[in-house]
Amino acid sequence: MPPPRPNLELYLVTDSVNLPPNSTVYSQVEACLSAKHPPTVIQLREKHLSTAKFIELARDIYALTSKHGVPLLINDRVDVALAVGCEGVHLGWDDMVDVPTARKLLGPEKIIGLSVSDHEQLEKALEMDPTYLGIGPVFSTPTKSDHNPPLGTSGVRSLLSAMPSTMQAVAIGGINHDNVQRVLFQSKDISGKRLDGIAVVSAIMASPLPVGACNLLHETINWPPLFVPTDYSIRAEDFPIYRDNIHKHKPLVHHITNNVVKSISANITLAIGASPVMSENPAEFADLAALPNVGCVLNMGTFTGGRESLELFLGALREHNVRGNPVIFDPVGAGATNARREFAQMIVGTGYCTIIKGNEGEIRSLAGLETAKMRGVDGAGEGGSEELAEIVHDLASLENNIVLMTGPKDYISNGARTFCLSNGSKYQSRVTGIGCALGSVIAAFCAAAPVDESLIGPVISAVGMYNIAAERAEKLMEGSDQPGKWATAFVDCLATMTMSNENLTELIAAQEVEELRNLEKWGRPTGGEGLKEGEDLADA
Ligand SMILES: Cc1ncc(COP(=O)(O)OP(=O)(O)O)c(N)n1
Ligand SMILES: Cc1nc(C(=O)O)sc1CCOP(=O)(O)O
Repeated sequence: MPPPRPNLELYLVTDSVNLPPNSTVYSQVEACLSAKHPPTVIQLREKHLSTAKFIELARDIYALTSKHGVPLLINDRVDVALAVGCEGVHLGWDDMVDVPTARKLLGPEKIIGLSVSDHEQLEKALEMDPTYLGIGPVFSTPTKSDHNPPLGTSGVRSLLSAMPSTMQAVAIGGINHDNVQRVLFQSKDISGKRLDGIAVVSAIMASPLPVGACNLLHETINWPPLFVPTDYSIRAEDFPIYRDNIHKHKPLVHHITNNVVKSISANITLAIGASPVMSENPAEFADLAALPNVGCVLNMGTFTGGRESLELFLGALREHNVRGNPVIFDPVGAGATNARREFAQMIVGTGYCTIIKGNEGEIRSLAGLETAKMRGVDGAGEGGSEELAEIVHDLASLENNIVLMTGPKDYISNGARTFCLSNGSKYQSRVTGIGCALGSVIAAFCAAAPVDESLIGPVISAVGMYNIAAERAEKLMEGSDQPGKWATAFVDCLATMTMSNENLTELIAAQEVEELRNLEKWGRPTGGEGLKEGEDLADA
């Protein structure tokens, strides 16, 4: 008879090292089992007990878990599991006994879990047919000092997608109630293969309120995902609403951006009615992220590489993710050098980037595609419209976020729908910082939008407004070639486009409606020609 398929949703691994004052492993487990939503599996993990003491504790804990119908697994020690008669074991690669031997010793009905940290281990693990796999660490964690390099959610996803759909898996390492939803959501692979649950140590064992910790984790795991890609229809009348939201809410845009573009980004943020903050001081990230209507721009244009810049970017990402603030990641130059590509992948794999914005080379690089055509940080390739739309669509559905590829045409997708915008001016690529500062405008539009709304509308509106302002500024040049003058005119045009002057609003709305109809051609098919209902450009 095959072993049962355990419910791995909330998997507690015990730890006797970081317990809160006046508690023991036994008292923490006892408390957890009395919770409204207790762990669905418990693993007893003891690294320093003698065999006799380990068996004694395991017997006591097993008396508790069996009363509540929660399976108990023993970490590393098949002998202890045999002595106690509990439901199974969890094994690593350095343990005395491997999975086939444990299966022989324990019999076909026991649960045998196995850790995996990379594809090589996964390949070997699948040959041994364990009951489930423990993938980790997702994030760096002090609980296991000898852990392997962190996988990030993209690493977990990559392992999940190489597993048969029937293999059960949990993720472990640095997971807590702040990041659990993101871990579950972002690790889902494109075919829909997802984690069966998450395993935690300190989020419960180190908590002075273990019952609350269990219930909160259960609720967070089962809460509807924060970032649902919706079948959003773009409507012309939404555009002025998004723009007016900026005046109502005066969003703050926290920038960690490159030195070349700081000034223009701040001026453009101010021009649209939002407030810029250029803070690279980690001590203020939590406070900034806690303010209302905040968006964050992470632009790696002049990153210095190394641990310090990674910590800076990841620190800001973490604080804004915890608050659910929109984060716009601009992987500048990600297609130009390996160091930049690796850095960008680390950011995307470690946190949730609500919007990834880049040129063709940068987006290709993040999508793991050939970037040979790219030169320097501002280089772009020559992909055809349909190919570019497909790349943007695929990356957005893989990351469960919004992807914007900028260029002569801008492609925007949330993985469910894909849009193409054609406005803009030749000057946008001739003045440094204009491309980067679009991230500030998008951040402001998203931070001012209602929290429960899909952000594809605000993103499209921000890009549309930016490009139309660029066109207007170009018209003011009356044919003369003056990039410097254009830049000033562009900032002025952006400022006037956001003024609440009724006549002006009407004038602007006329142009925007025209542009949004253009969008509808791509996003919302109207019949015989073009796309079918429910189909997006990438499918056509
Ligand atoms: C659910 C789960 N996944 C992974 C591990 C790690 O096990 P291992 O590699 O044996 O490392 P130690 O726990 O022995 O330090 C786990 N225990 N549980
Ligand atoms: C026991 C364990 N195994 C890991 C792995 O990577 O296999 S990480 C880990 C510790 C997880 O502790 P916390 O939830 O406190 O971060």
